[in-house]
Amino acid sequence: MATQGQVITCKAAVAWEANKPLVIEDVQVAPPQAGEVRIKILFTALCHTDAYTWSGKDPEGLFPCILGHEAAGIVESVGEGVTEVQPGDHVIPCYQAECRECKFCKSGKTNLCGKVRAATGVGVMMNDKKSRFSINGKPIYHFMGTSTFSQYTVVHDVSVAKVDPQAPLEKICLLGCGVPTGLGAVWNTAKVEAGSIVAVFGLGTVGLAVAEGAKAAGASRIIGVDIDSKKYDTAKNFGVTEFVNPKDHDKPIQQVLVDLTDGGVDYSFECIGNVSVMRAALECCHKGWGTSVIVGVAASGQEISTRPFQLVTGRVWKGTAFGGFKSRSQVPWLVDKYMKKEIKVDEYITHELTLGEINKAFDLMHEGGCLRCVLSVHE
Ligand SMILES: NC(=O)c1ccc[n+]([C@@H]2O[C@H](COP(=O)([O-])OP(=O)(O)OC[C@H]3O[C@@H](n4cnc5c(N)ncnc54)[C@H](O)[C@@H]3O)[C@@H](O)[C@H]2O)c1
Ligand SMILES: N[C@@H](CCC(=O)N[C@@H](CSCO)C(=O)NCC(=O)O)C(=O)O
Ligand SMILES: [Zn+2]
Ligand SMILES: [Zn+2]
Repeated sequence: MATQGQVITCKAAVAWEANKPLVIEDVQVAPPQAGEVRIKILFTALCHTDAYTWSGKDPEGLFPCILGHEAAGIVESVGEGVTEVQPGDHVIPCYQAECRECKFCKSGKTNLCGKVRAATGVGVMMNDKKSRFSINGKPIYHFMGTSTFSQYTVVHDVSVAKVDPQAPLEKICLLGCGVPTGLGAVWNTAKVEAGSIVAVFGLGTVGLAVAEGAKAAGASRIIGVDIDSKKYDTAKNFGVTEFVNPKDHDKPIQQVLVDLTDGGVDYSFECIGNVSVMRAALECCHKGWGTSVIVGVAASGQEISTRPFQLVTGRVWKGTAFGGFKSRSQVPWLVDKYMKKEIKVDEYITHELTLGEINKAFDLMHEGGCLRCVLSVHE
């Protein structure tokens, strides 16, 4: 291939500073080194975690950087020693790696992988602790090991899921983050049983995927909690059976839910990133067994609290990253499930724009009507 081994100059959306509009720049993308893969990104969606880091509230946020972590593309070239993917393969970059060799991967207890996390947390590649992105010689940091707001990106080979080439990349890009996170929070982290009563706090993409997962698990009641009542109509299509708006009640929301459910829910999920809501989500759980899963990402400096008595009396507090899915192994399985129409994906896409319109896409995220906005990266 003509570009193999060469520096590629392409368009990317660069976050020069926190909260300043992204700028479409000509970026130089170096060839992949050993154990690395260069991917032509075709489609990327925006996730609220991109907005979180861009806001400057992420303690790992570094600028200038190229954000983006929910995408799909085609392998352009691979570095030395890469055996599991080759040019032309259709792939989803995964911010949660899976090396299958580290202490975490071998434990069988977690989907977190330790192989490249130290490098991805500081915006560089493992090999030489440097970035593969630059603009006229000035390095631009990677983000979450993915940096998908670019026409080409370089990722570690342990962070690439090879998927069915028949699957539409403009849809399955969503399987890089939000939808698996919600489904997996229910299936892998909480392990919701049939007949359970579930509460979902926050009915954005992640919360709706929790509802979808809970419905598939056979939950008897799925109570959606959101401060935006317009969310209810959409939420019904994802399995939410009842809706509660905290603004309609004088009592704390945890008390409202305890009263509605004869003592509390079996499982709750916080899909917002608000530490007060995390407390409410724990405290609306049933004494003796109720489990609350934190999915939302809270800003630097924020801390959770509750009376320890809540845990002494049997409630369990958990958290989940990427829904507990092992990325390289299970993202292809999720793609297959989508192809068999066993999980929704298209239904979460409310807007489609181009990479050049990325700032408009970020604006849309803050409007109630937007779930996922997919950007066509090469238009
Ligand atoms: N743990 C993970 O691996 C992981 C993966 C993806 C996303 N996330 C995080 O999950 C969260 C949700 O992501 P999303 O894309 O669905 O976001 P979103 O903004 O689309 O959805 C959040 C919803 O919460 C509602 N809300 C806000 N404040 C509320 C309150 N006080 N009470 C009730 N509802 C409230 C909003 O109206 C909105 O509907 C974000 O924090 C994101 O960073 C975590
Ligand atoms: N740098 C952030 C980390 C935020 C965070 O928890 N990220 C999630 C994924 S959010 C996807 O939208 C995650 O996977 N965490 C585990 C990990 O990063 O290894 C902060 O410090 O707040
Ligand atoms: Zn995300
Ligand atoms: Zn590992």
